[in-house]
Amino acid sequence: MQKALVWLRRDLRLYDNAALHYALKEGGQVWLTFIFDTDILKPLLKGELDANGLKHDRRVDFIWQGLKQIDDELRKQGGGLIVRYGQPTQCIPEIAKELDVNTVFTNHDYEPSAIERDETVRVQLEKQGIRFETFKDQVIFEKKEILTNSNTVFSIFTPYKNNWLKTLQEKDLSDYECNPKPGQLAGIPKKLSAPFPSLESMGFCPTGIESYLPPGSEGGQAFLEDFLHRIDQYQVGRDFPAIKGVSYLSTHLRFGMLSIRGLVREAHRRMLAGSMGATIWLSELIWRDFYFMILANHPRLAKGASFKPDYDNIAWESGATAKKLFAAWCEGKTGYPLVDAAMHQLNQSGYMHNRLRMVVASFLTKDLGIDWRWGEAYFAEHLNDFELSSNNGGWQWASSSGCDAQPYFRIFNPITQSEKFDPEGKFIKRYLPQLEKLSKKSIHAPWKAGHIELEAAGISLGRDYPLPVVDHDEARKKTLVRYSVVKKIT
Ligand SMILES: Cc1cc2nc3c(=O)[nH]c(=O)nc-3n(C[C@H](O)[C@H](O)[C@H](O)COP(=O)(O)OP(=O)(O)OC[C@H]3O[C@@H](n4cnc5c(N)ncnc54)[C@H](O)[C@@H]3O)c2cc1C
Repeated sequence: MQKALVWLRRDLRLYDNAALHYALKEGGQVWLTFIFDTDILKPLLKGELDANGLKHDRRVDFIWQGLKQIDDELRKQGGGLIVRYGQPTQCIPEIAKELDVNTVFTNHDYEPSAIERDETVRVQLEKQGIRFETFKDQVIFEKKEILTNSNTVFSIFTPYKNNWLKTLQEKDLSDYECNPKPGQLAGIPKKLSAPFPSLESMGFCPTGIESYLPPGSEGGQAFLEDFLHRIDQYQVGRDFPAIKGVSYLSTHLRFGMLSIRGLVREAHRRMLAGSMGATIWLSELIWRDFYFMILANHPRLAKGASFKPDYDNIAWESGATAKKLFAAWCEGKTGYPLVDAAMHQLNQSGYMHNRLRMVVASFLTKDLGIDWRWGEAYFAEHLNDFELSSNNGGWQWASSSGCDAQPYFRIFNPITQSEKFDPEGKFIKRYLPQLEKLSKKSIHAPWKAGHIELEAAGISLGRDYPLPVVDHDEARKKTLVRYSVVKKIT
């Protein structure tokens, strides 16, 4: 009889899951496993710990809670999730051997280190006579599925998107049914029935993330339903961080708690029915596919290389001053309220609105002259939805070294961005309550307010709120000189 093991990674759901679908389709017994990877988790334990010596990491907590939901669901059906804390290259072959399965099923991962890990697992399994089957699940089109007329990969988004839309067929969005036959989800054998590792046993503490980001497919579905009432106005509200204009689904998508096919199906259907909001939202989902495709075809990006190699000649600020400016940026103390409020949003919740990601990334690279890789690493540590492909893509886009048709002299003005996208200063006030009493004219650049207004608002600059760490106009001139080493402008 066929026996199969499904290895869950970034696909933490029991519906519309390609690997699970194919495992069930074989007809035999199916087990599911998740490995808390020590190679990923141990490095996270550095830095500040709580009074019990535990690390606060929202993502680990979010994954843990999502897995609990899956385990509960599987137990209702007579099965259970086999959860381990260890190295997948060891654990997967061990579990597969113990269960005596014929095949291990899993879904593609496009990060170079994951590809290497999977190759090691494949070799180990094959030595044991076990097949390793992998599937596309995380994206609609992967790797080299969308190519230019001359069979090369795209490097500019708009023609990629047009081709993506032209290629899309109903079958690309069809659901992978995951309906086990009675008894097909096998109970965990005694030998493997170690208890579900607690967060604490792995060095992490509960973070309370569920109070604003309900985990699992259940949480994702609830957020999706809420968004579908707003999707038709997405194009109107999506750039304004003070209002609920976006979907907030990125973290569920990151961990595969929602299926990308389901989201694209919704957006595409509404686009065909004439919804402008759905059309623009679909474009955002295509950006996600685009950056996965870019990383899959340019693995050097994971090693810090600029997408446009000329940009590696830029001399970024360094030394003590650069470190001080970087610390001010991280802590939201630059004196530019929109930048600072955005950094507080990230530090407090693990989320940052897309418009603000663009603003703070431009500010770091083009106002402070700091290497985009510093910002990329800070986001990687703090974003709940951290995704190597989109994060690298977003940072390189902002620093102009990436996939962008615009030349480097697009430099965001943090004051006009603030006036345009937070005109009343509502978002700023949410995160910087000390600026509550400033007028909507002065809140974008408090140092320009007269001392009478500042005094009336109870603000002493330098005491209650920082003076700007740089002058934008001067920084802009310096950036144009810094970037002039770039020979070719594409
Ligand atoms: C510097 C920078 C870093 C970023 N880092 C990440 C990251 O680590 N992980 C991440 O998921 N997104 C990243 N983004 C893209 C984008 O900011 C987030 O996906 C978005 O803000 C998530 O919020 P949402 O789910 O409400 O988005 P919505 O506006 O509702 O968009 C829906 C979905 O489309 C995808 N999407 C939207 N915009 C983009 C984009 N520009 N690139 C790729 N996918 C997109 C996301 O999966 C998102 O959940 C980054 C952008 C920038 C400028």
